[in-house]
Amino acid sequence: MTETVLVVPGDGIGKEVVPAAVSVLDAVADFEFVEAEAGDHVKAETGEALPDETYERAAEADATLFGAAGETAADVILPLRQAVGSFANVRPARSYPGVEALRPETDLVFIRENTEGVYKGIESEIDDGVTTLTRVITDDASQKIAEYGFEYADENGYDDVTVAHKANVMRTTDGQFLDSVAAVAEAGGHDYEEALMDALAMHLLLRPEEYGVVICPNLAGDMLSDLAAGLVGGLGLLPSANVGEDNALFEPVHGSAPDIAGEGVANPAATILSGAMLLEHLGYGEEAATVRSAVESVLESGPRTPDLGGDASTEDVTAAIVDEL
Ligand SMILES: NC(=O)c1ccc[n+]([C@@H]2O[C@H](COP(=O)([O-])OP(=O)(O)OC[C@H]3O[C@@H](n4cnc5c(N)ncnc54)[C@H](O)[C@@H]3O)[C@@H](O)[C@H]2O)c1
Ligand SMILES: CC(C)[C@H](C(=O)O)[C@@H](O)C(=O)O
Repeated sequence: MTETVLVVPGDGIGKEVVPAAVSVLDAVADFEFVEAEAGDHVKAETGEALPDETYERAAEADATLFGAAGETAADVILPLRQAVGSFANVRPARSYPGVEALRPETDLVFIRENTEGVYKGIESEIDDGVTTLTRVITDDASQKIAEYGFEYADENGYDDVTVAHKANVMRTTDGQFLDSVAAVAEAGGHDYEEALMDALAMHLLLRPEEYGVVICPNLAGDMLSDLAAGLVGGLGLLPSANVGEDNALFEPVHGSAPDIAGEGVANPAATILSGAMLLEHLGYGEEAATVRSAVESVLESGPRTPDLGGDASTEDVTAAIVDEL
């Protein structure tokens, strides 16, 4: 069977790193790639950043590989995550031999709730200069992310599970989150620790080696995973999977990087590693491992893009990775 992979490069460096990842995927698997549009450039032409056709294709594809959008990112990626029915955003952040890192001992995986919290979009201006935002936390979504997080830790050999929260302030919503996680942990006999997310940010910065899987409400997962990118060498290294029941979307954690877009020097590693997660999701475990080890080998030996201190182009790095396969 030939799986259909929808490819949405988007804006900025998305247009550079997605073709890089497609060429790597093409070297190890026989997918049918279908390309679709989204992002700032589409909005400029049509008034809509995410065409219905792209949304529907993502819902129907076996998997989607997304690059990045610019100013319209929230109008593009949030609906696309919905299109694939994603409830979990999996964001591994690990250091690599040969890559200079603030914390070379980092091996973290953020399991970010992907449907609610402040991302429900319930915001209003209730009076002149007075605005509100409704944060939605439900037992169902919280139990689901907890189940996924504990299972992920078990299956991937992580002993430490931490649950990020700020229930000292958001007593009702994060109180619910903690209660839901506790119910799942009790039913499954899982150990974990709770951590206030502000202090957790500091502990991750100082002692990442004491942590493994971090289960997070939506916004906390967004922020902590970017912080972790800073520990391991930058956003060019962090892949992610938006996992649903039977569909999924894969994307680098980074954005469209307008400061380097068009120069051909974006680090393709995050998107290629997202491609490895896609392979794994579609049942190509061996090919995923091959891609990961090719990326690791090139990160160690070079060539490297400027964000990692090198002077190679996106194409040079991609060609070196394809050569390694
Ligand atoms: N999922 C998405 O589509 C997404 C995510 C985050 C930000 N954005 C959008 O991207 C735009 C820029 O946002 P930002 O600057 O805050 O974040 P960004 O991730 O685009 O860039 C942050 C910094 O990291 C660098 N960087 C990011 N990816 C890199 C790569 N692969 N190789 C080398 N360097 C890389 C950039 O050059 C920049 O200095 C905004 O319009 C924002 O809305 C989109
Ligand atoms: C662009 C934005 C909607 C998105 C998010 O908040 O999820 C981004 O920051 C990310 O991390 O993928």
